[in-house]
Amino acid sequence: MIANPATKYAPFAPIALADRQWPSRTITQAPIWLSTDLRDGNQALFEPMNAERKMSLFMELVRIGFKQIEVGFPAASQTDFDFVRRLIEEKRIPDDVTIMVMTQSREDLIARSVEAVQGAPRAIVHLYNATAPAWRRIVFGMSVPQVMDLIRHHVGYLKRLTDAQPATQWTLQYSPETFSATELDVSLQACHTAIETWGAGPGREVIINLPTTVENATANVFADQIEWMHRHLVPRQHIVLSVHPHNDRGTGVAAAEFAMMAGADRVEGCLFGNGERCGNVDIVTLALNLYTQGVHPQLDFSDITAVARVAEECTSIPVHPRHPYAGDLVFTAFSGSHQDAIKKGFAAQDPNGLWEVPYLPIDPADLGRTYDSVIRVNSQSGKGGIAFLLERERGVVMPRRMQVEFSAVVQRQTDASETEINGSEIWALFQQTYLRGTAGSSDAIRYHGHKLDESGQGIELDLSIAGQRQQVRGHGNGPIAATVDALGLPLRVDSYEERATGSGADAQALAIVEAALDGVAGAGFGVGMSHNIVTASIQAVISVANRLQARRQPSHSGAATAATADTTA
Ligand SMILES: CC(=O)SCCNC(=O)CCNC(=O)[C@H](O)C(C)(C)COP(=O)(O)OP(=O)(O)OC[C@H]1O[C@@H](n2cnc3c(N)ncnc32)[C@H](O)[C@@H]1OP(=O)(O)O
Ligand SMILES: CC(C)C(=O)C(=O)O
Ligand SMILES: [Mg+2]
Repeated sequence: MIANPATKYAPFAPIALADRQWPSRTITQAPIWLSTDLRDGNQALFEPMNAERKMSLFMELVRIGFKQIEVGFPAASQTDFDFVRRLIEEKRIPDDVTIMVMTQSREDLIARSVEAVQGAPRAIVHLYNATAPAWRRIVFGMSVPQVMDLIRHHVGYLKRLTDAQPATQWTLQYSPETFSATELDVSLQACHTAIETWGAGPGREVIINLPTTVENATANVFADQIEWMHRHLVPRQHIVLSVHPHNDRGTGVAAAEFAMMAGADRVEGCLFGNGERCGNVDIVTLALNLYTQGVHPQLDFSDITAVARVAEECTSIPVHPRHPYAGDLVFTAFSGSHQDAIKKGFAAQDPNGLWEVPYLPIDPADLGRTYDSVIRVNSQSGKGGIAFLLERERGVVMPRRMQVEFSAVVQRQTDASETEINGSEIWALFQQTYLRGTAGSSDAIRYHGHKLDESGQGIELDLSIAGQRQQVRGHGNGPIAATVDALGLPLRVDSYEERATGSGADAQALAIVEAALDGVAGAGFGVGMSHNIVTASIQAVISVANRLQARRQPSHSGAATAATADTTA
């Protein structure tokens, strides 16, 4: 980089449009979309699409709902020419879809393009020439009047050819290539030359397509340019005003949206922003931006993943994992406060109300995405995401204070491993932490079985205490109190919750006990899980007793890691 870029790069001059209207407008309907995936997208690939890929993408574009599709540059390659012929001869173009072909302003290329679309009921011929000062001087070596002559001559030539084939309904699309870098009066003159030569009027519309061939200014400047053209183009009512943004500054979507606010009727772009250099404007993002404002885009992205896979197969360009709406990670929250808010948002969302789940600008279900990957947990995650995964995948609903306790356990694990932890791993950690007593464990107290007396107030527990199997008895107004009594520990139970997890034959009772132990700072939680409610409660008390004792005796090797066997008496 150089010390003073001002010696090498000039800023773009603002447009003198003091009474601009577009900033206070909103977009209330979908534009006419044109997909240029098979032309601008295709010409930007390492390996342009073969006939088979072109056909597969064409069919997908039709399925999505595009009514105008630029199918190629038939004068440039035999593949494109043959593809256009195949579309027409095999009658692949639905009645409500119009194909477009592109050509330079050269007679031989125009003639070949018209030949390519012969027999189509409708066709748009897209004629272009660059108009900006650098291109006039460097590429064409033409003055402004010579550029106008070039346009007049070639639009006239196209008109004569197409007038001779009245069976096809012909539309001219004229693009002053490099429009955004062209003086506005020159662009207007170029467009008016094309419009007048074509003879635009009632029943004979012209599409005027204004590109940021290379995006060169902030999006508001493009909007000013479009509003200026929108006001000056004549006869405006017979002109479809189209825009063709590229994304060199990363603001192609903003440029297209501002342009719609400024008067554009039509937008050209590609799926997922494929196209020359940094891409054409991304039609998926534009369409779904509209959708999230309550405006139907008239394009079907209800299975966005399938669309992405077709685009990837046809272009060999992957969709970025953070691509708006479509990327693999866009419905995934890693950070704790986001996970917490999303969890609360899903719980609070009225199925028939306005969408307001925090951090999710769109309902993933509207795009055929599921909530499965919404929450992921790593060292940046908090209790919300962990609780969400345990609840969704295991039916375990933790009380809030337990969420705080268990998230610290998960945090230690993710800090140590420096990786994400998935739902199964969280469940394994939960079992290891709370559901104690599996064979081989060296927990201080292990449960083997119990007997209740007839009143239900007395209990006999079959336990291993410090490795010694023994029977202990206790009394209380229920199994929890009786178990505490039988253990003979200074244990105070602060809360108890029980709920069913699973259903039918799989249903298990999950008991959660919060308790404190004299001499141990703070309370802790214990969990029991069993088909038998009493067993689950006893296990939960033993679980919390073991966990609290382990805190008091950190040197006791097994106390913090064991689990209980589920043998009911
Ligand atoms: C911004 C865009 O995306 S525009 C579309 C760009 N897409 C493509 O170019 C893909 C297909 N193109 C091709 O296959 C070839 O360029 C062809 C077949 C069209 C033309 O090939 P060639 O005749 O070999 O010309 P070449 O590719 O070198 O193009 C440059 C020539 O075209 C002229 N030219 C460029 N654009 C235009 C235009 N729109 N109208 C008339 N002439 C043009 C240039 O001035 C230059 O002329 P010169 O040779 O007299 O100096
Ligand atoms: C509209 C055509 C000429 C184009 O692809 C561009 O200018 O980017
Ligand atoms: Mg382009």
